[in-house]
Amino acid sequence: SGTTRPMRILHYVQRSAKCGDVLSVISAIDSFCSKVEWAMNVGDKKGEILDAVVLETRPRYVLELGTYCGYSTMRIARLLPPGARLITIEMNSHYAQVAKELFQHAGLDAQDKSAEKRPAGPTCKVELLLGSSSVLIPQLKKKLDIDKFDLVFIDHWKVSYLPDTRLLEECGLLKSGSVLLADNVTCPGAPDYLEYVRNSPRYRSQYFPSQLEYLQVEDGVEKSVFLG
Ligand SMILES: O=C(NC/C=C/[C@H]1O[C@@H](n2cnc3cncnc32)[C@H](O)[C@@H]1O)c1cc([N+](=O)[O-])cc(O)c1O
Ligand SMILES: [Mg+2]
Repeated sequence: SGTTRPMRILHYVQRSAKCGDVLSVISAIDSFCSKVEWAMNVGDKKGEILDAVVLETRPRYVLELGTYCGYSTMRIARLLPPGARLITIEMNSHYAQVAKELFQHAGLDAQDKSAEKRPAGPTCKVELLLGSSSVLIPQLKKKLDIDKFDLVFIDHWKVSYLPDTRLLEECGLLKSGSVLLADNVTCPGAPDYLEYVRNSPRYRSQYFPSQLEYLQVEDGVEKSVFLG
């Protein structure tokens, strides 16, 4: 059948979520994935932990590794103050396209050009970069004029968590106090990443137990503060 799972999510959202209402897009994805078809979004339970960490960190510069359909991108973006920048990296052009259309439906990207409707001051900018994190991370300073990230949400291939964290360190993209939040450290698991952030003197790490999105399976997220 010609459609992909991300396309089925997009079509459901376009049919049932209110235009310009990011919360209704988020809850439409959650209801589709809990009632119709599972998908690897961080989901509503772990999403509440993500929300709490974003609000506590009050980040100005956020990086997300692994956009997929953009569910967590939207969860984060809705909590950022104007002027903040959210960079999300996705290597799959189809997923990136679906995410962009979901952002438009949520009113995240579609900034009205006419002056009278333009919101006061800059709104949060979601910048979706198409490409592999290992290639793009070393280019971020030059390309985006961003020096350090205050918060990094890690949710891409689990084998890439550790190498990309090391790369972020080597590229000088973390400052003392930068927060890494990693999804799925229990299921599917990221054992080498966990071992590293829990044993390295350069991180203070904390596990937040939860459940795998839309299922009764144990999962959790790991919050690791970089100490410089
Ligand atoms: O496998 C999981 N996530 C992998 C996510 C992968 C997403 O990140 C992109 N990507 C990967 N490396 C990349 C490098 N650079 C850019 N994008 C990249 C992939 O194109 C995909 O959009 C997963 C699996 C389960 N599960 O229950 O099985 C539950 C979850 O919550 C999960 O996150
Ligand atoms: Mg995940």
